Amino acid sequence: MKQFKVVAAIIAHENKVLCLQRGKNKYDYIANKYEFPGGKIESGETVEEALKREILEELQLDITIQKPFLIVNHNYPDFSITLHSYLCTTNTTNFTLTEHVDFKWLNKEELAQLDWAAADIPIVKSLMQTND
Ligand SMILES: Nc1nc2c([nH]c(=O)n2[C@@H]2O[C@H](COP(=O)(O)OP(=O)(O)OP(=O)(O)O)[C@@H](O)[C@H]2O)c(=O)[nH]1
Repeated sequence: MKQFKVVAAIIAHENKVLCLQRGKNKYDYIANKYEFPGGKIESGETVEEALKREILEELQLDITIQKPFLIVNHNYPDFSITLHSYLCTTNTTNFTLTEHVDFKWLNKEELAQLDWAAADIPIVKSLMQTND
């Protein structure tokens, strides 16, 4: 089975976290799910470089990476991912959605309301339990 190394940015601003919704997808278990912005690490890139690049591509937004959060291994029916999540901040909430269909800024307590990609659920649960 294909195995991807994926980065995801948990972008916080004024106590809210940025959640993005994917649109159509060939896999129905991915289509329309919420996720954190990010994507596959390309060969030769560090995790941090991949994260910065993906957020510029997807949101045209410059972020500051604060620290690593959770690493999740998840097996989807057709591929597996290792999802490296990082806590990040931004100075501005001005961004452009280039690939996603919707976004929400939610308080940690509200995160469970969304229909998350399965790999993100441990991250969401962990975020809801942290105080900082
Ligand atoms: N970006 C991102 N991808 C996630 C998350 N959770 C999760 O399961 N994924 C999955 O990880 C994979 C990331 O691939 P991607 O399609 O975003 O990567 P990419 O931008 O490099 O795309 P490409 O392969 O079309 O070039 C997708 O299958 C996506 O569904 C998440 O929180 N953020």
